[in-house]
Amino acid sequence: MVEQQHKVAVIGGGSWATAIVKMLSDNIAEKEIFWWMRDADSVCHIAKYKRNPKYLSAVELKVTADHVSTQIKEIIAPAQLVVLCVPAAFLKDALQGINPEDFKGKKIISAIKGIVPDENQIIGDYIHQTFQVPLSDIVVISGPCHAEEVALEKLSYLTIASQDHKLACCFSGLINTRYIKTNISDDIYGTEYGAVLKNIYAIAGGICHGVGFGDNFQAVLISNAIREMSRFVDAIHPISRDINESAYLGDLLVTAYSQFSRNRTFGAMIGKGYTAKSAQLEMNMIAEGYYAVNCIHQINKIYKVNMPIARAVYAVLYEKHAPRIEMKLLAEEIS
Ligand SMILES: NC(=O)c1ccc[n+]([C@@H]2O[C@H](COP(=O)([O-])OP(=O)(O)OC[C@H]3O[C@@H](n4cnc5c(N)ncnc54)[C@H](O)[C@@H]3O)[C@@H](O)[C@H]2O)c1
Ligand SMILES: O=P(O)(O)OC[C@H](O)CO
Repeated sequence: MVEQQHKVAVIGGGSWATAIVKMLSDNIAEKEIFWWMRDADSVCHIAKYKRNPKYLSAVELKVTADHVSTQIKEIIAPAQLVVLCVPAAFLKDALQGINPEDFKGKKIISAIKGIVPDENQIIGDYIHQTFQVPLSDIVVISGPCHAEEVALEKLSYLTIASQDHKLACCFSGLINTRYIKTNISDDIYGTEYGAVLKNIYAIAGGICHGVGFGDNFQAVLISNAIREMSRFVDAIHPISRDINESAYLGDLLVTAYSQFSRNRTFGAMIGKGYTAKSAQLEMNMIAEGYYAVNCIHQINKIYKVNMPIARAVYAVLYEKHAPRIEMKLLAEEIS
């Protein structure tokens, strides 16, 4: 499918996009990397100093100055593979002006762990339906991996999911490094929904911590969270899968326990009394679970899966229920 010289476009200027550019450039396969971000000052800084001034700024990036741009069409045009890495809430904005013709014949890789608001679609479905990209040309990257640890070259495992096994292996061959190992999967739906849900559960864990629950309760919460995730992904895409694999349980654990977790940090701030807006402003990073819990709430009106944790997070964030009371009610419901 792909010629000798791989051309990969990365769309997004945050921590994860920066980490992905690092992985792609540390990987030994020959390739050209093109990089889009919306912030013109960051583009100039990267061109001059080879560092992203706003995210993972300690990382030196091996990128060619004229391959970094705010012009998304220019970045996408030469690439055979396009990696999407902006938070789901801003994906529509980022892809404004892009039409199905621009994506024709390209493989689209989603590194996003979120749902497109209003559409209530995971990224694979959104790209498939809006841009007519065949599902077999879509890849999902997931698994327990924080950008901050990629920056430190700490050993990490990513799951590369696609209905096209060869395509998943091809992308794996472009991204694996001494510090990045990959697992291949064909479960694009389970991988995407699992990643969306783990963000919501990390917010729940953060809220519980913020209102004063301890590690003992956190363990019970996360044990219930993996069962809730299993119920939901099985309802939405019932195939045989092992929910204990790294793409599902592993990702839930890292986000629930890591010091780097945006979603858990956001939840802890909510538990301590911040509003969602002030927590987001103070973090300067995006907690995908904030948007996702609203989308999952809408989607679950159809599936009617028993989801007490997601429901409690929705009640706190969107119905303005008091975090302490809502988490106490949740504690009565789970075991
Ligand atoms: N950071 C990680 O470790 C990590 C790991 C795996 C997956 N992801 C996923 O990668 C995606 C990107 O997250 P991230 O961690 O790079 O984000 P981030 O929080 O590091 O950065 C925020 C990004 O959002 C952009 N942004 C903020 N406000 C915006 C607005 N109003 N309009 C348009 N863009 C705006 C910023 O420019 C920046 O690129 C998310 O779906 C996330 O779940 C992140
Ligand atoms: O842990 P978070 O909330 O920062 O999310 C980042 C990644 O999804 C972890 O795999």
